[in-house]
Amino acid sequence: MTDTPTGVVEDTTLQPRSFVLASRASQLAQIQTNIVHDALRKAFPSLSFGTSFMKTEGDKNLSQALYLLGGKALWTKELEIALKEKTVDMLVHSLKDVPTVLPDGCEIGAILEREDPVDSLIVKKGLPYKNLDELPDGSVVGTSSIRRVAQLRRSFPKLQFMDVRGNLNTRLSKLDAPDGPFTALILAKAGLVRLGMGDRITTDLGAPVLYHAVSQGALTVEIRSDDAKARELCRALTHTETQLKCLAERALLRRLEGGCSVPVGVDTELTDVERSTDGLQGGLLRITGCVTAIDGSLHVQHTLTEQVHTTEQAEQVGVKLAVTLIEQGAGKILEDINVDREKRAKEVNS
Ligand SMILES: NCc1[nH]cc(CCC(=O)O)c1CC(=O)O
Repeated sequence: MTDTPTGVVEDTTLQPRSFVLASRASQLAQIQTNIVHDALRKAFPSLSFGTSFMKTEGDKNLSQALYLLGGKALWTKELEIALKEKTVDMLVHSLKDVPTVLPDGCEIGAILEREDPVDSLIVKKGLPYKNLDELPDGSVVGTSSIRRVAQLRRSFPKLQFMDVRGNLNTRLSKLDAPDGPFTALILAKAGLVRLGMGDRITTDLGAPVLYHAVSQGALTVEIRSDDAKARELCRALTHTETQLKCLAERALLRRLEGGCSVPVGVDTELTDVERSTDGLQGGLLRITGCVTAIDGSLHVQHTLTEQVHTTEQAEQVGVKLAVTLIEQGAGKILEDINVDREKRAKEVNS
């Protein structure tokens, strides 16, 4: 690798080869893939890149509650098959949709700079409410995330929460339908902003009102573990600060979960950042994690602050936080959810 005076990173060892970036076919996924495509073309102007978009199982099954569908691999499995078969070379995902354990032969190549990771409240068009506490008792808030429902039930016991599925445009038209049930939706800010719909946001719901999902707001590129060239290209895309925060969050979730969507929230900061000519050398990682019972009756929360220099150290902080949360009762909350999930899945399938 040599750095040219213009800052363009060229790798002269690369064979002429075209790299195909792939993702789901939703509008958001396509926009996200184009963000990565543009970044790669800018960093490697002499290489050739293409894109490919696929419908996944998760896009097709819009009726069943998300957390009953058997885990997040739903969004990534078919894409990973194409990756392994070398039909495509790089998968672009929202990192929060990527399971914490990747299949053999696949790995995270890059984690890009995070958008604002918070969730946002979107109030139905024409209604005057500016915040959750202004919503009348009994108002129906749409979200398909048990993390959001569990946390918000604690502070807003008089609101009702209802599943809402489909891509962002579909969800917003369900919200605005004159005879529809919803007063408001809660969505990740990053997705709305990337879609150019940030003007629909009524207000942001950050910590301590609502702790966001692990890795929310960050894009990732998944590659084949044996593809050294793709790994080399990915290095130019990684934002180290985001990577340290998100890997700590993912290590926390990996230690806590059995694989399915769980009511785990986080809020992470990296301060006192140390830089050298090689880039970021570390900083002070402050990570808060919480686990909440679905009915809001229990909530376990803890914060760790530690100096980190490497991704391994960041992951160790995430694991340590998970262990502390489990000691404080998070294990029991997650166990109860798994029992309930199995029971409900049996009911749905019978
Ligand atoms: N659960 C689906 C999902 N996966 C990624 C995003 C967009 C935000 C991101 O990139 O983290 C969303 C939408 C949402 O949760 O509102």
